[in-house]
Amino acid sequence: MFVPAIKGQGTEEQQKKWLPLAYKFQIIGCYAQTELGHGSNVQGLETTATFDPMTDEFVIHSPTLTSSKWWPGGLGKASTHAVVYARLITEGKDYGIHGFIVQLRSLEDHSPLPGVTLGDIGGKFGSGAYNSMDNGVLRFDHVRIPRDQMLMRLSQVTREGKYVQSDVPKQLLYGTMVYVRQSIVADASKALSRAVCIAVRYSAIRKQFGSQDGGPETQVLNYRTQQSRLFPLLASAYAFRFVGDWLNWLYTDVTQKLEVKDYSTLQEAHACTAGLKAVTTSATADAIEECRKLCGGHGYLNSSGLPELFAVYVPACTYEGDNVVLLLQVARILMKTVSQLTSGKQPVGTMAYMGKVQHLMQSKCAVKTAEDWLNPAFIQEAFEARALRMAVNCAQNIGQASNQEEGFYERSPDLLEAAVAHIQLIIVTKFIEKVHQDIPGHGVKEQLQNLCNVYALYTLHKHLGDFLATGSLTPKQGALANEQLGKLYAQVRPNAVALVDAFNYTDHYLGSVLGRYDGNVYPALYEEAWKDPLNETVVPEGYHEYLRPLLKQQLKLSRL
Ligand SMILES: CCCCCCCCCCCCCCCCCCCCC/C=C/C(=O)SCCNC(=O)CCNC(=O)[C@H](O)C(C)(C)COP(=O)(O)OP(=O)(O)OC[C@H]1O[C@@H](n2cnc3c(N)ncnc32)[C@H](O)[C@@H]1OP(=O)(O)O
Ligand SMILES: Cc1cc2nc3c(=O)[nH]c(=O)nc-3n(C[C@H](O)[C@H](O)[C@H](O)COP(=O)(O)OP(=O)(O)OC[C@H]3O[C@@H](n4cnc5c(N)ncnc54)[C@H](O)[C@@H]3O)c2cc1C
Repeated sequence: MFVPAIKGQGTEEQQKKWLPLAYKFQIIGCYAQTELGHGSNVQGLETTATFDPMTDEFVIHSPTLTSSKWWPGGLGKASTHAVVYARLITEGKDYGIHGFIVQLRSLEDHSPLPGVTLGDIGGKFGSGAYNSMDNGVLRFDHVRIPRDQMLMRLSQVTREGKYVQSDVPKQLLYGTMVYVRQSIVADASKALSRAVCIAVRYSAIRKQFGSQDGGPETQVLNYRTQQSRLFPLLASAYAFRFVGDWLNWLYTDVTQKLEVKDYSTLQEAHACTAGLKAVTTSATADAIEECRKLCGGHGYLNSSGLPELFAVYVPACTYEGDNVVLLLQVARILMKTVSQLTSGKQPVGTMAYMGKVQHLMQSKCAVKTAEDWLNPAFIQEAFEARALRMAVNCAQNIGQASNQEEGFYERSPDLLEAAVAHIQLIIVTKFIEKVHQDIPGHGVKEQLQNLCNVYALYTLHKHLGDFLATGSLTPKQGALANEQLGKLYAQVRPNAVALVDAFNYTDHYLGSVLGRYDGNVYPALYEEAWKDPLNETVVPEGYHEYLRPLLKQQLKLSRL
């Protein structure tokens, strides 16, 4: 994040100076934005950067305990420098949050520079899983930096202390977060596909019940309940991969437009990165835990690979923007778009479907049989109608409040659900678009088509209440979708293992005795147990101190 911050917010001169140092690890940087008192509310940050025209320097200061920087990854032990976000004050005026490059530690002996207090914030969730990352605390006591270490692409402070705003939107200050959010979506698919690969392979090996005439028991993968829990997660791993690829394209496109001062897609990039980051990370965190349960007792062992994956993954729901806060950003943009519909302004990009408001508010889903749900046009329209109607309902309810802000506050739980519906529509749309493309490999397209339908119909089934409450579907059509879903699971089953093998993960990368490619699960579990440090001694360390006295007492009593 240190590098993208300098790339996005630094002038060419600043990039030339700092980036080569960072690339060669001659300096190590971190992204110091969040404070003890404020993370989500960036405008509420308290650290100050006051310009001193006498010396041509900024004075970086932490005025309160709550202004201590808190969480930056790499800050605790490793970083020599940070991009610090602070309130810029010049000529007695507060100009809000800006980025500054600040050296924290000596390049000679790594000791903190004068006026800098820093350290690690302590152990984190999951007994050690994420503790290889040194998340830090940082305080400044009037630390001076040269004026040219303010990141000056978006705005400048002159030698005399005049504040000059460039003609670029100030939201570009948040560009680093947009960049990382889009990469987190692709990473969600990676984490989810790891968990699903372990659970599918193990479910093909694990057998319980169902033996007839002394024959083999049933592979748990053949149980309909196992399939209905696992295959939607498999489909989600593919769905997030495709939407992640698309988001990466969108981000690249926006960046190219920004270079020629075209800011028209900035809002679209913000809404899509924020919303997709929120929906995919929440779904992935839940899915990793579901995969643990799908692997029964053995899933709870560290050697299954799932506990560590979960512990490392769950903070993705919080870092780079708390998921609820991000979805409310999407909701704000949805409400803005709905309010502009009456003025004739045509929504664009992923909001374009809202332009069909007349049709979608009244349309009746034409599905009559379970097979009808295999028609992507029906799926697409059902998701569009649900998302639009939820957004319009929210807008109408907000409109009845005494003022917009109050209405937004009161309706925020509904707004959250409307935002999720809009984002799920994007994921479904991008999956449908993907399977319409030429896909090489015999039968591959057909498998992806199945997964696309599983993702869409499972999402529909899970959120059926939304579809019914908005009148987008009838209860009968909801039931038909569920019927079709069951048939799709049966079609996915024969290829389930191949569909996870296709992720092409090595055993080393998976780090799971349950997810081994060769399926030799039981010998591996048995062998792994003997690696437990507790098994280094036959008689445990505390035996003489704690167990023996108890056992001896029992022995005495029994002899009486
Ligand atoms: C063996 C087993 C091993 C196991 C290994 C397992 C491995 C598993 C693999 C998984 C690995 C995971 C991989 C992860 C990779 C990625 C690494 C991530 C590292 C994480 C590091 C974390 C870093 C951080 O967290 S940095 C800090 C992030 N902080 C935030 O996100 C703060 C959130 N808050 C905000 O963004 C803002 O405060 C906001 C947007 C909520 C409100 O801002 P505001 O200024 O108050 O603005 P507002 O009034 O709401 O809006 C004004 C205006 O601006 C528009 N807007 C807002 N934001 C943006 C934007 N970003 N871009 C463009 N426009 C924006 C908004 O829409 C408004 O517009 P208008 O209405 O038109 O005015
Ligand atoms: C592992 C990890 C790594 C991190 N790395 C970095 C880093 O490198 N650099 C950095 O600067 N930061 C980093 N962070 C900090 C991270 O960005 C913040 O923790 C995150 O943005 C959430 O902010 P918060 O902690 O202030 O949560 P809060 O905003 O305090 O959230 C608490 C609760 O309040 C709710 N809430 C907050 N505001 C609203 C609202 N307006 N409406 C409704 N509900 C609301 C949230 O949904 C949540 O339930 C990291 C955090 C973690 C966990």
